[in-house]
Amino acid sequence: MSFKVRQEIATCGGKLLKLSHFSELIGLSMDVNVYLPKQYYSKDYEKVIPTVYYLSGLTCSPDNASEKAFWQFQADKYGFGMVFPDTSPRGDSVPDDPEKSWDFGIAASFYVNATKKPYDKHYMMYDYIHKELPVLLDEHFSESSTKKLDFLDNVGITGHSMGGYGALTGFLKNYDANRYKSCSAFAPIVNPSSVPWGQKAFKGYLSDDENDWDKYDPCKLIKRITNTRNDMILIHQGTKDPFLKDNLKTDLLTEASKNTSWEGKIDIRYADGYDHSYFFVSTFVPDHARFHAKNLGLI
Ligand SMILES: N[C@@H](CCC(=O)N[C@@H](CS)C(=O)NCC(=O)O)C(=O)O
Repeated sequence: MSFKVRQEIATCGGKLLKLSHFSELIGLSMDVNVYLPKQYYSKDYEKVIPTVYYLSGLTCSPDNASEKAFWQFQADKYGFGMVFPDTSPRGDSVPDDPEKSWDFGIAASFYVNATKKPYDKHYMMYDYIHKELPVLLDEHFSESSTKKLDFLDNVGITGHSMGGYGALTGFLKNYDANRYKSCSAFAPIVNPSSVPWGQKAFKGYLSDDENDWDKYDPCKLIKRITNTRNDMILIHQGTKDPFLKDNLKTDLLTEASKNTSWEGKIDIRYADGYDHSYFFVSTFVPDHARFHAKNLGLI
């Protein structure tokens, strides 16, 4: 069995599983939380259950969103599962930020495949999130359950802050393969190449050459990737978010989308008076859940 169940918690109408598994790509054990909605436990429910991946922000483990975003109520309402991956590799062998700051290193992987030493050994988070983890979850739950959960095809992706950037990047980079059917974000870093958090991450994990950064930058990706399926992306951003001015800069995405196939397709909703916390995220989770449920064919 590839996944170890550390904890199984009854919550809302379903169960939150706190899992650990070995990742070949990362070379270490990784934690991931999975919420199985009430439909999973219902004898009469016959539909395949799609999943939504939620990528968390700086300093988070899979537990922050599991405890404070209240996705579970929404997952039960529409009948989708949730996957909450970790934000980086962890452990004594994992190199951290030399300055011990919270915006780089452990819990701050920026969901890239690092190419620079010493981070290239374990920080393979892009391939882990978008390739290895979904396949492992699919294999595990196909073996261990008769109920069909879909971790690979009819899936959506969302995230908060660094995770919002990770969701946008993963959605866009895999757009031509139609990997994700739905994408949304809460207070995402939209143009990492131009802001301190992103520049520090890209210099540390990738290189000093800014050309290497473009492939992970949503503002650059929307210029290269054509919106062939008339997709919308939903974004919420609090106006009192202390990181908005220097690191999130949401307006840059609207700017970058001008004269591209994404112009008018990125629905950015500014939420007056909201900050960056889970009080903000949880307030707008119902809107995002509905958006994903629609795109995943549940309503
Ligand atoms: N640790 C930082 C804040 C970092 C932060 O706000 N992280 C966000 C994601 S970017 C988060 O979700 N934090 C964990 C939480 O609120 O549970 C500080 O002290 O200012």
